Amino acid sequence: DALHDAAGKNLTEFEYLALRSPLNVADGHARQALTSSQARIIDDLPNMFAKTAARPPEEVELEACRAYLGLLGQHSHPDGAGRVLACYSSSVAMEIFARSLAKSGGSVALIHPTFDNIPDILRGVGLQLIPLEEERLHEGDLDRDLLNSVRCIFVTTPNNPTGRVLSEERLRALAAQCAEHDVVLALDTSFRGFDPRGHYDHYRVLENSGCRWVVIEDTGKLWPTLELKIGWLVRSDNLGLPVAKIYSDILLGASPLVLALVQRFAEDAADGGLADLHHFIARNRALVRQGLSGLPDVTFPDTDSLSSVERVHLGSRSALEVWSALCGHHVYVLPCQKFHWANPAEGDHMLRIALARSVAPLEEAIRALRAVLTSS
Ligand SMILES: N=C(N)NC[C@@H](O)CC(=O)C(=O)O
Repeated sequence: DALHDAAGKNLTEFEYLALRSPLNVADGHARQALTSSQARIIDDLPNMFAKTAARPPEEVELEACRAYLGLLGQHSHPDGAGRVLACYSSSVAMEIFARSLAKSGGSVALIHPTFDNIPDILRGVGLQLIPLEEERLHEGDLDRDLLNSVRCIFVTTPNNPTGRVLSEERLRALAAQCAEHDVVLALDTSFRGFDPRGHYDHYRVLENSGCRWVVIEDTGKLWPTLELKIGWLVRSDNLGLPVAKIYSDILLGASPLVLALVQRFAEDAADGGLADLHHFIARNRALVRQGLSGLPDVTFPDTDSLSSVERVHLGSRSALEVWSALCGHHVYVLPCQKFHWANPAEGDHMLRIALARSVAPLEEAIRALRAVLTSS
């Protein structure tokens, strides 16, 4: 039955089911309406196409990278110098990094919980995984025996679905430990655009640490650009992995038109659009919490998350049963088992709601969720 085959799905397979519904609050991709200034950029696409076609691709790429990472406070990113590779998506960037790491095998300590395509990609190239509990990562230095047993520490920050951000001092301490133990530090910063606490200059901290590092940036979560996005794979000078070689196996380069679009959206964001987006997400988070308020045992574990997703704890209710009942209303949320990739039962009673949605479908989805929770 629905519950049985649901259990075998990964998170993205749950998200596929949601794509057909206007009440899709499952995936963390941006599906809210364009703002008027963003709509003007889209209207300008034909002109952008002609102008970009006439420009050298590396110039277009450099300007897009500077605009996007500059918007998010990443002023010390190594632009130029061949250490920034533009990919079709952050998952493509992650696959390339994983393959470059896997060539010499070994283990990766991966933050737990986190989005399951990360462990799936890492295991897919044959790497062994050790869960690194998010709480452990934030509370202080990692055990020496852990650092001596892995080749890489992989951290999603802000984490998905918790929204927890690695602070500057924790990043500095972690990078120092990685440098001391010759462990690669990999960051997936896909949700960083939503949280100013993640806008300190990570690249300055990483470069100063002397550790071997990789950062995967994702423009795809911020703006409703119909999956037109860039995943940047950024690496340290001393990484010592065949990232560029494996990149050449996968692609020659990302689309200059998509890069130009990212630049224009980043410039619009710098001109007030990012602050507006933060207010929009905060309002939608409040709408979800108010819409579900007063229901017995329903709580919100990530009290200070600013990310574009919100976890809901359902008390003793089964997330899969609630998910299944909602499908009957054409409403699609994300059950949280598979974020807990090392121990799925931890997510049995939690759902994740996407907040990067227009208000009307989000309100309708929350009304349906309230109805299901009231009758369960
Ligand atoms: N390559 C994959 N599987 N992409 C899905 C991913 O972007 C969704 C996501 O990250 C989220 O819903 O939080």
